[in-house]
Amino acid sequence: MAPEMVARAAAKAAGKGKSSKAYVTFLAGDGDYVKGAVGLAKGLRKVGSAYPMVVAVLPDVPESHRRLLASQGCIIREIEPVYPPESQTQFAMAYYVINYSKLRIWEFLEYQKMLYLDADIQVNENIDHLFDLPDGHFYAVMDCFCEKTWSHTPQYKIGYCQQCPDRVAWPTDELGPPPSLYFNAGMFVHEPSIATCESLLATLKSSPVTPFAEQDFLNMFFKDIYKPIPLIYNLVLAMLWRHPENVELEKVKVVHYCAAGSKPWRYTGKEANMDRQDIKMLVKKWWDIYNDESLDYDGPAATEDGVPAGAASAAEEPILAAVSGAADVKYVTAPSAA
Ligand SMILES: O=c1ccn([C@@H]2O[C@H](COP(=O)(O)OP(=O)(O)O[C@H]3O[C@H](CO)[C@H](O)[C@H](O)[C@H]3O)[C@@H](O)[C@H]2O)c(=O)[nH]1
Ligand SMILES: O[C@H]1[C@H](O)[C@@H](O)[C@H](O)[C@@H](O)[C@H]1O
Ligand SMILES: [Mn+2]
Repeated sequence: MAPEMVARAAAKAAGKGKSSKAYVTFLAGDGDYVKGAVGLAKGLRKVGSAYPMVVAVLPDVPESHRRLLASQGCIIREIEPVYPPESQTQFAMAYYVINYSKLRIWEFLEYQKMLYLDADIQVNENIDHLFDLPDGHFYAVMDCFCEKTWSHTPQYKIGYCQQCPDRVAWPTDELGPPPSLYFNAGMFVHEPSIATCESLLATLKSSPVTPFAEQDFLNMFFKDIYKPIPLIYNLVLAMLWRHPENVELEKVKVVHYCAAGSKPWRYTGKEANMDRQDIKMLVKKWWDIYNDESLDYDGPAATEDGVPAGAASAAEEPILAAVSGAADVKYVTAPSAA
């Protein structure tokens, strides 16, 4: 084991310091995304995650939703909204504007590393090993450009997608060099840091506001340190019908219910591509976790500073066990766009 790991584990075992790794999700408003966050907390428990789940809540999240999440073992952290610069931009979805507030999670300095998951994500398997990826990079899964939400982009217009870069060659003569690899910002590994946070917020002030809001912004900001990880860590559902040859569903560890009509708590099956066996199976899987009372949190309530008692000690084991696990994740080799 690396000496710093030993030191960290020993400090924690002695009860000093707080858990330095955590999952984090983001919650805004008084709508039904709280169900997603509850489902995610239960899903993480089901797969035996050793790290706590923080919920970064905007001020408009009602007290009753905060209590519900705390009763599910979540650590509630209120964040201040982040507003993008004034602009006339049309977002791909109107509510994407609130997602700039996600940048506040870089302020959570009590954590050395965090794994961000959208509230419309569920885990099929334990992914704690992602915390042990080497520092200094931004890890996330490559997005797909084939859905209508991308219709504003040159990629969509010419039928180019980084998931199958050979289908349509990038027309360098007309459009210049191919775009950098682009990640979906529903799942990523990041290291909180005040310097990074300040730089993110300062850069945002002079950045254009674009259709995918903070997702476009994060892609721009982290493009030099972005490392793609395999799509099993964030299955964007459209991959199932756009690039089925790339998906081995039984290996998928993280499912992102982001396709239009796929949020399990709103699912009707009527929207395009929703009347499929694989989607129905995944929606059922989400509900099975959400409804499973044996997965309800029964530990001690969160303490005043938001740390659930026992979370720090629970976090020790993976640190001790991490030594060999971390290296297991293979990066995706960047496909050539040419
Ligand atoms: O009313 C809302 C809307 C959104 N959210 C939070 O914001 C996240 C993002 O919203 P969606 O999951 O509905 O968005 P998509 O997955 O379609 O969007 C994708 O693009 C967005 C662009 O802003 C973000 O980057 C997002 O993380 C990424 O997955 C939600 O999961 C949830 O955590 C709320 O809490 N309440
Ligand atoms: O983040 C967005 C969102 O999840 C959309 O639903 C999807 O079509 C896009 O590919 C993705 O970039
Ligand atoms: Mn999402």
